[in-house]
Amino acid sequence: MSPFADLGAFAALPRVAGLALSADGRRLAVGVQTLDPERTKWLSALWEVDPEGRRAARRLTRSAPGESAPVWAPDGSLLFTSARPDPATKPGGEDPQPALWSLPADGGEARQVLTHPGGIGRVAVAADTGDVVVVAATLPGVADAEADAARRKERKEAGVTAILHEAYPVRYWDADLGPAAPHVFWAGRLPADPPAGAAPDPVGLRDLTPDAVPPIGSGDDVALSPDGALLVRTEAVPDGPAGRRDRLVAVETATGGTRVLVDDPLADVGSARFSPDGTALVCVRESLTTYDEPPDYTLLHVDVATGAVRDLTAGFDRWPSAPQFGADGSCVYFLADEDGRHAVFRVPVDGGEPVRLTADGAYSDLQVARDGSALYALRSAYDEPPAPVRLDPETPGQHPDPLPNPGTLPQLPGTLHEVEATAADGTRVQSWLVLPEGASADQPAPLLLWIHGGPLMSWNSWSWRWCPWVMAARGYAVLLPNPALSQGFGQDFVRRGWGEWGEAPYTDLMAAVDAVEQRADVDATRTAAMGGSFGGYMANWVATQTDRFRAIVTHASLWDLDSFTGTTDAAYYWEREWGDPLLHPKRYEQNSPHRFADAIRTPMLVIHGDRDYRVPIGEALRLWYDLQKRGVPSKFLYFPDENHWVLTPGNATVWYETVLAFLAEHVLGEGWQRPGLL
Ligand SMILES: CC(=O)N[C@@H](C)C(=O)N[C@@H](C)C(=O)N[C@@H](C)C(=O)O
Repeated sequence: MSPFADLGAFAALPRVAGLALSADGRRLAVGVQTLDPERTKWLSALWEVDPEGRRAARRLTRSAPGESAPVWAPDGSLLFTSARPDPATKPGGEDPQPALWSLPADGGEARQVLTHPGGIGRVAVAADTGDVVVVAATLPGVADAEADAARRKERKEAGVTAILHEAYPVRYWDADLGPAAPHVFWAGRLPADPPAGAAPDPVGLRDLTPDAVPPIGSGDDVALSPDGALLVRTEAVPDGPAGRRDRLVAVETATGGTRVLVDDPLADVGSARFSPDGTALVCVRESLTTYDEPPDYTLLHVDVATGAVRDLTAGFDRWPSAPQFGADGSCVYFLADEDGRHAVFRVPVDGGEPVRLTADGAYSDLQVARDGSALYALRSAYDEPPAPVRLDPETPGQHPDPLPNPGTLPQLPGTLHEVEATAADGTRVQSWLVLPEGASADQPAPLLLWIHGGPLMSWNSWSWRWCPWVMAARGYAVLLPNPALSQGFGQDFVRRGWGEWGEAPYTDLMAAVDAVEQRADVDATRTAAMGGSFGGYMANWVATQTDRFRAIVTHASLWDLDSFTGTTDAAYYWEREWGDPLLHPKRYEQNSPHRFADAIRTPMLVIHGDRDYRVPIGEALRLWYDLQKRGVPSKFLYFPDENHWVLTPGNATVWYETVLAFLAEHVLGEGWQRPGLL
């Protein structure tokens, strides 16, 4: 049986995430998530993949809490973080926090090298010297790690969990901000393994960001120069009342001396990476949105000594991300959405147009070999989960070489097609269409419209959370359209939907559905619409505008745009587009689904997690209440401890079971089957 037809087998498929190339280019470390023995968590272990593709992938680490964030030191040792217990110390009462571990270049056991009471977050290593900086959450006003641990103990023993805020924001994603803030610590050169019987040298930590305070922590977007002399980090600064924007700050690691490197009052600046000789940086500039204009992204080349800035991608009508220099510093590689793909591009530093290197698929975790011979990345597509590949650094439009894959490429229960429709204004709307095995004119498949989130994103890659093949295994066709506001189709395509979510984004989706409903292998009488987050907003909007679908599933959705904007974790991000609700109520009134609740006739499944601070639970509570009050047939799948996404195997399984049962009832006309564990 296909693993997509059996949710237990689906949850057990290994998932590849994260890639790191060693300094000598001879070893790749890959993260692989698998189910723990109790099947209650996905655990990440590190595997080694041969960049030449000759040796089979082999597992490097094994522990109950798992390992993540691999980064190679120049001496060939592999650093990673893990909350595994340290065999060298007596077990204490507290659960261990993630610590920094080092696996020697020539094998053997990993040893713990660094701990902090707030846990070790991001780790950066200087490419030439091997100096290390780490990010760790630190309480305000404490002098060192011991004082930090003592203050944590004091708060715990006094039963104090309260946080006093003096600035916006107060939450991020699923975490409360404060009282600890992320600080960046200098660890320097890590000591070598001690001889048998000797205690390892302790690693001292020096705070490079002693002034970081909540909620304006220094975050974990950091880069270390190849000689370890300069740290560049992204810093959030106030931008108007209750607003924030990001700028780049440089810190001399020897003295802690700090200077602002790139500060643009009209943009967020981040994702900085050093050139191989350390004299320049490349970073991403995202213009702050306004009532009239969506964001635009460009790559900046920054002279480290003078702070002089040059635009590398002016006139490029796509949104570059994740830049890094080529091996000799003469070009920059980056990723960008284009036409339902997430491609690798290359742009010369001294001027010239970006060239797209990859024909198809979606890439992440790009790694540049230091001798310039190759690029490595994880590649996925709607019909292939992420897997490691090798690319030629220069060839445009290539199909990369697959490398040994510690994950799987299971047989799919159907086929993937690229389709398009034409909107009323003549604009092309690109979509992916998954067809189940056996769909034909004699046996047309019921259709699910899936609406992506963001909204400034696109359907372009494999998804374990929203996996259309689970639906295809039950006979559904799944349509994944990229309507107005999707990225990768040019700035004008985003502008078409800016501030008018209920207009072109909605009508583009309906045009895409109209077009596939013309197909003989699709059953236009048995259809449903589903979406998460912005996709959930749109599912709610669809419910208020049309009765053409038999069912609607709305996950982590926006229902009342005014209440959402005031309670989400980054209100300023949305208010720039919508305007102040008191001064500019128009967009809220015209586009908020809650104002049209009386029009809803379609049965709805509402799904939400209580730890969702991106779209707070109040949206779902109000939507559910409004549906119940109006007698709309509806169900509410509530997750008390999931965030914006459903991330534990048990809850992810009942998510799919409940969605499938709801669709079976309303789309296939079968009786309601309550999932066994609910
Ligand atoms: C700061 C912010 O709100 N950023 C947006 C990209 C965002 O998180 N939008 C959500 C409403 C959303 O639609 N998220 C989708 C992509 C998801 O699946 O998380």
